Amino acid sequence: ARYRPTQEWHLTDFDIGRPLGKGKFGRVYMVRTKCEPHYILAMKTLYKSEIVQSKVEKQIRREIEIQQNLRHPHVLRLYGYFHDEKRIFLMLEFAGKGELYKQLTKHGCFTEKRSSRYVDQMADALSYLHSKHVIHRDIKPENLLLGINGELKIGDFGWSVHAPGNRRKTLCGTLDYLPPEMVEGKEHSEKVDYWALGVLTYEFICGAPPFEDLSGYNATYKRIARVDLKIPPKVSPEARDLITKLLQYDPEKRIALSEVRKHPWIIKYRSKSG
Ligand SMILES: O=C(O)Cn1ncc2ncnc(NCCc3cnc(NC(=O)Nc4cccc(Cl)c4)s3)c21
Repeated sequence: ARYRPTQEWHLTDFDIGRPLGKGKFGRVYMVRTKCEPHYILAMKTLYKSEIVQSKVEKQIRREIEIQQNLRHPHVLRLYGYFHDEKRIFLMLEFAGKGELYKQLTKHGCFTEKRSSRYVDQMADALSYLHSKHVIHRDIKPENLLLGINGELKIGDFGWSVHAPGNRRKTLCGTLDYLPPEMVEGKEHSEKVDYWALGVLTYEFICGAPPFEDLSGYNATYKRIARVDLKIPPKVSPEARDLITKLLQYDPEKRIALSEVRKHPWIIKYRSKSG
């Protein structure tokens, strides 16, 4: 039988450390268990009032149910949760090097070597999620974290669902990562994460997502629906090839994740230390 910690956690079990970030709906703190062994965690605080107001309680429940059963080196662990009268607390794995998008903003864009290694880790994590019939549906730099050794961790399963999903994703926030089938409100499968991986690959190398259109929502919508993809000349032929194979209008034509991990652009930069 699996060991299931029956421990009920409370805020008093932790020393609260520095704030890590101001995410949506609440703050994230670095915390440490008061008792030995001193575990370091990231504690996300969510206010029940805000959750009810925004009608996301179902999503939180689904996130907790999904993420608590996931175990993978490139998926941020959700160890558990507890609540008091006002707040819900998510007990998360602490990602020592913080938010990936902050690095992307700082550098503008990443080298193809760094991008390739992130894409390889993403393909590994997505293969694992899809093997559990979980579609993340919200793959973007803001939801990616970096572990203490710079390894990528997919976080924030606030939008994940069990496949197949056709929940209308209330199109709040950026369209940039949505595939044609989602912007057109059609049924979608885990292939939406393949598309998002293509968008992510492009953004890592170029510093902005491929269909971004600063003139607004409808312009971006049109560019996605038409797969209006222009890859700048600075992008290597191998990277261009992989991006094009992921950003296919027809979900069935998108290159399989197992093929992504064998692609020349991934193999050439794979760390020799395995
Ligand atoms: O990122 C930072 O701010 C800073 N940071 N730095 C290091 C670090 N290490 C771990 N975690 C961090 N942050 C929390 C990441 C999350 C993981 N899972 C989440 N889930 C969620 O927000 N769910 C959720 C909330 C509200 C509504 C709905 Cl529908 C869903 S947030 C860290």
